[in-house]
Parts: sequence; C-alpha cells; structure tokens
Amino acid sequence: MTDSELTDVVVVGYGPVGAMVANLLGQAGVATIVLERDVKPHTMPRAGATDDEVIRIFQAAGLDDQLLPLLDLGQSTQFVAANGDQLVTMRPSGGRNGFPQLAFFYQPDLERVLHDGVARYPQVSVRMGVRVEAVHDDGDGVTVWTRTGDRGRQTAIRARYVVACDGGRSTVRNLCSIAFTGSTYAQPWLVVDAKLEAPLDDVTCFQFVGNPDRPAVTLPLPGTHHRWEFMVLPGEDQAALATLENARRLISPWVDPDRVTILRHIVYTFHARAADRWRSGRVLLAGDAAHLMPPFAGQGLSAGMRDAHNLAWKLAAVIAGTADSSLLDSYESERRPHVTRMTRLTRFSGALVQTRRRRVAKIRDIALAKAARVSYFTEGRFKPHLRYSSGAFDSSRRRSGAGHAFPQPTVRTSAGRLRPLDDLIGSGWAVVGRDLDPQANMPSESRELWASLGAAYLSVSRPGHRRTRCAAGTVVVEDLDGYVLDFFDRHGGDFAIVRPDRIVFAMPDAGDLDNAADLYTSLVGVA
Ligand SMILES: O=C(O)CCc1cccc(O)c1
Repeated sequence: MTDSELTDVVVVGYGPVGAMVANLLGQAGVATIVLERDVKPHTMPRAGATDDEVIRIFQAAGLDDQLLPLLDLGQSTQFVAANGDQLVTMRPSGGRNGFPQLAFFYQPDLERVLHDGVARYPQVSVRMGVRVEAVHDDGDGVTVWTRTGDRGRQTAIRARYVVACDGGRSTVRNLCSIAFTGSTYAQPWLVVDAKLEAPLDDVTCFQFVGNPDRPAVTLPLPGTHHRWEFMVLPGEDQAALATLENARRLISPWVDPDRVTILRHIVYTFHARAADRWRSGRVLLAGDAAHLMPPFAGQGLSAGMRDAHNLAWKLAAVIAGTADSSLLDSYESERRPHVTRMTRLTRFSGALVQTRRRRVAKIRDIALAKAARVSYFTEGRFKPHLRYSSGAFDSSRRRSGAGHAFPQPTVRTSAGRLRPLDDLIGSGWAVVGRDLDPQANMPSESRELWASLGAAYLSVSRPGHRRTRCAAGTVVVEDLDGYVLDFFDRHGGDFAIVRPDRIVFAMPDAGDLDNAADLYTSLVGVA
C-alpha cells in the first residue's frame, strides 16, 4: 500500500472511552488518529454516574484537576418505597483509591475535559464526520478504509493497531464478524433529561423508586440537570409513552413541569451483552463495543474507562517494543470477568427496582429496610473492587495482592508535602518498598530492567516510623491513611511492583526482588 496515511493506532469512536484511550496513548507518545462518525460531540448525557476508580484514571491521564470541580462527589444512593418512605440509604465509605467512591457528572462537561486533554498531544489527531467502511488486518498491520461524509473520497489509514470504541452498535466489531452475544436482557425504559430552575428540595440524592405500578429512578446531576427513568410496562406502546406530554406527566410528582426544560424524552432498551472476542489480531474492542450493561449500578461508562486504562499501557508498551504482542491477550482475560461481575451487580439492582408484583415488592421493601442496619449494604461494600483473577501479573503465590488495584493513600513526602500517592508514581511502572529501598535490594539485572522502563522507586512507612535510609532517586513517603501498609499486611511481601494501570504485578519478598526481570520477561514478554 503506497498512498495510505501511517499511524501507530487508530481509535474508532470519540465518546468518553475513545477519548480516554486517546489521552492515555497521547501521554505515552503514541501516534494516534481518532475517527468519529458524528460531525460534532454529543450534547446529551448518556451516563451520569461513576466512581473513585475512574476518577483515578482521570488522575493518571493528568485530568483530575479539570474533572473534580465538575463532579458531584460523596453523594448517597437511596431505595424508596412507592409511598416515598426511605428504605435504605447507601453511602459508600472509605477512600482506598484516593477519592470518594461515588460521583455524578453531566456527560457533556466530562467529555469536554477529555477533548481538551487530547488537544495537549500533537501526535494525536481527531477527525470528526469520518465513517469507517472497511478494516483489513493482514498480520503486519491494519488498513482502515474511511470516508468523510456521504460523498467524500475513500481514503486509507495504515495502523499497527485499531481500538474500536464505537459503541454498542460497533461498526468495527461487525466488520470483524465478532458476534455480540450473551443474555439480551432487553428492558425498555423511558429516559427524561431535564434542566431545572433550581435543585429539588426533596430529591437531594440518587433514588431508586420501587413503585410496582411504575418502577422509576430519579437522579440529580451537577448544574441543576436532572434525569428520571421510568420502566416501560409490558405491553405498553413505547412511542406513545415517549411523548413530551407523558414525560411532563410522569415527572410531575417531583417537579412542576412548567418550571423545567425537558431536554430529551426517549425510550432506551437496556441490554446486557458482550462481544465473543475482544481482540481479533490487531483490532481490539473497548467500552460498549465490547460489552453493554444496564445502567442500574452506574457502571457502564466506568467499565469502559477501566478498559481504556488496562489497554492503553499495553498497546503503548507493545508499540515501544518493551512488551510482546501476546500481552494484548491479557486485556480480555483481565477485563472480561470484572465486567461480568459488574453486570451481575447491575442486573441485581435492576431486578430489585423493576419488581412489578405487589406482594414481592412488599417483601423486598421489608428486606431493604432490614438491610439499612447492615453496614455491608449501607457502605456499598458489595460493589466488586478492581481486581483481576488471571492475566499479566504474578499468580504463583496464593493470597498475594498481585492482580489487585494498588491503593492510593494521601502520603507525606520527606519535604513535608501532602500528595496523593499516584502523583508521585507518575504514569509508568513503580517498585514500592514497605519501609525498604527498592534500589538497595535490587541486583543489577533487575535494576537495568526497571531503569529501562523508567520505573519510579518508592519507600512507604508509617508516619513517624521510618527505619530505612534510601538512596537518591527513591521517593520516601509516609502513608497517612494506612491503605498501603494495610495492603502489605493483608497480602505479605516486602515490595509491590505496580503496573502503569495501578494493578499490582507482583509482591516479592526482599530476597525475591531479583526475580523481577524473569517475571517481567515471562509475563510481559520483552525485557
Ligand atoms: O451512569 C449511568 O449509567 C446512567 C445514570 C444511572 C446511574 C445509576 C442508575 C441508573 O438507573 C442510571
């Protein structure tokens, strides 16, 4: 092929997941072209909820300062009965990722942060209004055939990899003949997005409304935006329900419809589905292109963001030649089981709110009122942590923390400054010692490996209890929240080797740190 444009990665789709992939690849210096079918960014929100793990990904992309002021943080979630009685309030506690565990956002604002982020990188170019018509992977690279608008000329881009973030109806997934299967779930709900004159007095947090006559969700979003969701009942005419008149009628128990601007009233059919394969040679699927889940745990966008973080460093490493292309297989083996667990949680929340039989709803309400006394529920501890069971990390030791997300406490540096830990780790690998200096325990082979990867060295101790003197180049900090030291207590090991996506690669004892280079070669591929 002579006249095609060349790049490292083509990202198809410029929603939040595609934009996050582009940010992380941009940060890693990877030449990237983003193709988006639509001419302009979306102006309507689709997702509205996310969590501490995802804010941490924005932090990794250097965008947390821009994002945080736009978030409604630390809110609670309530389940209310048909008569409005509050049955259980869940307020997730703990901050092991460095941020409150629940956050709400207005999606167009969040996308703006991501798009401004992409603009930082001259080697990332974004092309709006461009359709993908064909994708041909010949083993040495992928050719992506594109057309601008309906009448434009067909052009070709030659890339080393393609990441499809083009949504549930993914063109790329279809072009690669990858089936989108699993249970279809397929429950239609009417979604009403509105702009209020002022926040509602009596709906100050997210509520599931367990009304068996019409299950509903009501969700205050930042900037006096508000979303309601109403279940479409069996046999109901979806188009007839979705009129403006009905939207006004349905929201009237909460607000005078004359005092709001209804921005959208549309029936969505929620699905729980996943692509059969998330990798086909040099093409990888991420976000809704790989999996769809109903919204009831607010995890749809979050799952896609975790995909982006998991995949971007692997692609960057393969492209830089510091990892074997087989590392990309670990993307699906790590991410799919976690998505399955989240989908299960989502379906469970959906089943709770969607109950239509009065007797069953009554029993549910009694059970939920009882759950209000159990901290496991009220603190949201049922939500699965970010943790992988098999993939590119050391799985040889039982109970090791490898595969878990490494915690992010607030730490005090030796200069007395308070910082979130990840800011000191940076965007690459890290070797963290439990009051030990990684450099003092590393033979030259390992040292060469980590130096070539630009790894950060840290030594973490309890406040006021430092025992070790560290060499220049090791960042010495005190763990003020105790999350890292608890993690070492729970999992053992003297060191944690942390991947760029904050997943623990291995937790060796001091005597085993020299095996790190072998472990890297066998699990990541090229040392
Ligand atoms: O964030 C989303 O996926 C949509 C907003 C949302 C969050 C939680 C439950 C729900 O029904 C909708």
